Amino acid sequence: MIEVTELSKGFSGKKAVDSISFSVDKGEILGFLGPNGAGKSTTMRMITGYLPPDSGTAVIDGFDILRQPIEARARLGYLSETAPVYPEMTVREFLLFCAEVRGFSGKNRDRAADVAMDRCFLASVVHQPIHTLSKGYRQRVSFAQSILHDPAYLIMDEPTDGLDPNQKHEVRQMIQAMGEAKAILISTHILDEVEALCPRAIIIAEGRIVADDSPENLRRQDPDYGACSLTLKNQPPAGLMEKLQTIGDVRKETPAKDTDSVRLHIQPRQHQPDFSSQIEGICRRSGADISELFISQGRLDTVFRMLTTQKKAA
Ligand SMILES: Nc1ncnc2c1ncn2[C@@H]1O[C@H](COP(=O)(O)OP(=O)(O)OP(=O)(O)O)[C@@H](O)[C@H]1O
Repeated sequence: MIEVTELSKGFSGKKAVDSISFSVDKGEILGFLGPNGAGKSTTMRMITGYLPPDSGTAVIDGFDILRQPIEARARLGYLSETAPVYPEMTVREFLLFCAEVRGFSGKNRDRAADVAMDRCFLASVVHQPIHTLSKGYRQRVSFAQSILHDPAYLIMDEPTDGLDPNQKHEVRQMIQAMGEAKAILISTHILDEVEALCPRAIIIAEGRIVADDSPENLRRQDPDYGACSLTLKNQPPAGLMEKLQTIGDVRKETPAKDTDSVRLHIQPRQHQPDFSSQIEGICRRSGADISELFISQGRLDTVFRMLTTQKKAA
């Protein structure tokens, strides 16, 4: 388990990370979200031992990153925001070098590099200098470097940043496959990525945690969650609006030009699992002709905006 307890860091008197605590278990992919400058990279750099915290601890599999750095780092893989150094080396040379730094030698060193290249689909560029690679392939090299020693814990800072949609898909598949056995902390700005990869997400703003929940539960915080968008083919029959008002707050939306259709927004007063069938029933009995009915599942981007633009949590 990665256990982060009250980690704090300030720069020039301004708190970048303010008493953050959370844990990540093996088999878990935890999304780490926040706007630019929220403190994600600073937190990750403290967990991986690249930046000393002002206070607080990060413990990896029982080993404190500051007091037992060798044991802790042996269990950690870190994919940082920055591209691999030594751009003149070929992919293989670079990974062999990194494996050596990790303490591998001889056949074990070769094997570690080969397995990592294989897992990151680098076969076609093994002998190519890193500076000649596309951004997507450079990212895969960074990925390979972070898993050379098959760490049980992976910290990944924006692993799909700048990749094209196909590359993003491939990297996500790699992360998903590894997430079955490892504990993975992954920072990203891409909310779709969180929905696709992370059963749990932490949102930080101004260095503090403002949410820690599943994407599904986070979406429920959207004020529109559970609301119904209803399109009728014609003007509502007499009495329909009043009947709909008994089960929710009804708002008529501006109709599209050149059409008779009417769009209604119905907000339930409390959560109603059978809301859509209630609305269908009322419309049927009133003789209204439905062309579209949609129940909002809430949007993570709305909740993200709500949580990260509010004033700093008390
Ligand atoms: N070495 C540093 N010296 C001074 N200030 C720093 C340093 N590193 C980070 N900061 C500041 O700390 C705050 C948090 O930065 P951090 O890079 O952790 O944010 P982030 O959430 O990773 O942002 P992004 O999504 O843009 O990468 C920012 O205000 C940043 O300017």
